[in-house]
Amino acid sequence: MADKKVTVAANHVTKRFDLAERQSDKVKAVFKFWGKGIPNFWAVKGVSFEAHAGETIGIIGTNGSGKSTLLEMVAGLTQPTSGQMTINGSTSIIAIGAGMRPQLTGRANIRLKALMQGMTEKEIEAKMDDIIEFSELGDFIDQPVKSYSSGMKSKLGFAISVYSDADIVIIDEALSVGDPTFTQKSMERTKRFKEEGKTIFFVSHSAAQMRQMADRVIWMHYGDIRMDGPIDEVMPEYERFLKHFNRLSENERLTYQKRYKEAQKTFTLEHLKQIERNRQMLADPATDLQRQKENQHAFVEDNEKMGWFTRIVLTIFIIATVGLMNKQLLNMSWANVMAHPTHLITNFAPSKLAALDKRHGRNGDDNQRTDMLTATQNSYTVKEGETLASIAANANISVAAIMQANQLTDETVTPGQVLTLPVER
Ligand SMILES: Nc1ncnc2c1ncn2[C@@H]1O[C@H](COP(=O)(O)OP(=O)(O)OP(=O)(O)O)[C@@H](O)[C@H]1O
Repeated sequence: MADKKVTVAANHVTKRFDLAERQSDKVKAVFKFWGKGIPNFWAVKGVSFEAHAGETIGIIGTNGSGKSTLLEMVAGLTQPTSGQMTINGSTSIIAIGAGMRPQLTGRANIRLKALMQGMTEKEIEAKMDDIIEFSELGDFIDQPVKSYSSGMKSKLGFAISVYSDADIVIIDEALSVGDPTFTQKSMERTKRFKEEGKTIFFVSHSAAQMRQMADRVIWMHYGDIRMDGPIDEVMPEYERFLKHFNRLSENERLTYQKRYKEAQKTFTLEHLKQIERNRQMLADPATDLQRQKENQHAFVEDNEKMGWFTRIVLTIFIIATVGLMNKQLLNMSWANVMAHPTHLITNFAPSKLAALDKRHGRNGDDNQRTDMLTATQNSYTVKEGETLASIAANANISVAAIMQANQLTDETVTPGQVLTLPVER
């Protein structure tokens, strides 16, 4: 295969999912400079492989081992967290219901998916009848996809992909749900793709299908590639593992899974770098330098998380904005903000009232103002040159009432001081 065109090259590809329970936890984590962030889960932990034109690669592994995540990155549906996924050619993924709009009919979904794969209206019209015939859906083609069984969705997805003429075809368990005749027909068709020089990735839990389709197998195990090689070498090892695993007691199985899942949570890119360093130390020094060059960007995370520089710039920007808001709108000193941060919010109401006065053409009439102030918020910030008497007169309430509400022992007030203005009607 080494002489065939490389269609997919994965270099230390990882995929991290965050396990934040709420959206707000993600926002908080962005600004967290120290301490624990949100918990991570590395579904793919740095895999490398090459796929060639004309190759059918089976992807095997137990549930949750990362097969679909890996193939979604090949299809470009999701981006790696780090590492490089290089794709030479167009891709088409067939997974049960992948990329289908449930509320649209089968026919509308054919049109949509074909357009997304770059076909013109004319090409779609020319192929429409063949696609419908291949799908065996008959009159159901004009029913919404949400009414289809998983087997029908798989048939539709397969039919669309057969005619999309992509260079890289990904079949993710789509042949596990159809009826045996359709599955056989689809497998024959897939073999033809191979002869046409396409690259096929094939996921199936059926060992028989795998043996019929694939010449090479990648065994995914909790986010890692455990084996990658000819089917005759990998399948017996995988079956031996399954046999051993299935013989374990329920408790032993859970302990095994827990250990690997825990490693997927605590994994770091530094860890991956160390593994690669160790591998290089054992490698031939001549290829070592070349590999180091190739890998220099492989351990850098993508921009899913804000970098330190961006965080610092954003924090400065937010502080400056709050400072400006505080000076222009709230007339509060920094000392006051530090002493009473919540006043940033509570004081916003009176300043909003001034803006409202202006918008409604009011001239700051005291009675109107006091009513609005009482209706929305009772806080008032003392301005430069104001006395308790002038505030009381403006708010149309007595000095004694303000003193009582604020537990003041004398009439002294200072600029920036926040007072509660009681309601007197
Ligand atoms: N969006 C997500 N958020 C958090 N975890 C996810 C997400 N998508 C997948 N995972 C986790 O990543 C791991 C790999 O999932 P993936 O679907 O790739 O496995 P799989 O090998 O295709 O499994 P199966 O054979 O059951 O289809 C699983 O543990 C899964 O729970």
